[in-house]
Amino acid sequence: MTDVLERIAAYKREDVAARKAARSQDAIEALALAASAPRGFRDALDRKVEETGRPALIAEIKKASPSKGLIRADFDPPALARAYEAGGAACLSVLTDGPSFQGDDAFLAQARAAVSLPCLRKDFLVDPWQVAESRALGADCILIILAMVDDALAAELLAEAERFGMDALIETHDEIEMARACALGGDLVGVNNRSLRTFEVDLETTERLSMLSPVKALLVAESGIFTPEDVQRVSAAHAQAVLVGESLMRQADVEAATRSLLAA
Ligand SMILES: O=P(O)(O)OC[C@@H](O)[C@@H](O)c1c[nH]c2ccccc12
Repeated sequence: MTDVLERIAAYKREDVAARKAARSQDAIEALALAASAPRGFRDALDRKVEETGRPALIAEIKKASPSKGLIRADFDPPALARAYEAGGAACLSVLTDGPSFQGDDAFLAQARAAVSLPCLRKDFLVDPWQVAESRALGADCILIILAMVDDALAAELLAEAERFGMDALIETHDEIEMARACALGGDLVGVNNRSLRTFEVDLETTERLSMLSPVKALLVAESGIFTPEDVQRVSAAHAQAVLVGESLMRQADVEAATRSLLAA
């Protein structure tokens, strides 16, 4: 694990311990089962690809990041969610991590309630308890960052997601993680173009790893996508979806920006 991920994992483990002390597994499961039914995340991506013949967009609601600081001052999750939906996004991704991304658990429910799109809870999972918690918060999909978890924990997170009827996006950064994703057997795999060491983005990462992704998996190119040409480039490398945050969050008119990013 890189220093950055090590630091995040450390505060997450502490945070989760406190949350678990307040809510047992049974208690969080009861909340998960009472939550509004999951919206099919992977299905929505498949449908959008079918409908448009182009990569589907997972549009991210992201206020700040460790590498860029504050990205968007005028931050209104429901309004952003509606703009993304109207602009043609297939799904949303909502950052809920507070310390590094100025996210909040509440942003997920707020965004999801404003639209009919499936929502990914974008956070750092280090404990299976967080999967039930994600469902309780309304998440339709979780993120499994392979750089942060071992194979046993990844398999447990994936099984929990399935148990709650959610999808799971398995995030990879290199060849070794892609091989692990194949062994895990997930059907939604992401390539993060951002290096966890330098924070630099390079779309070549998607080009390098896409051919190694599991045959049955839908491939998502994540991070560093700014222009329709970038979408074109990862599409040519067989990505069927793109996960975009910063480039859309920096625009005043998010709906128009979303539309033009997706224009052929
Ligand atoms: O803002 P960008 O460069 O468009 O990237 C979005 C998304 O890929 C990025 O936020 C991300 C990808 N994987 C993550 C894991 C944790 C937090 C954030 C991320």
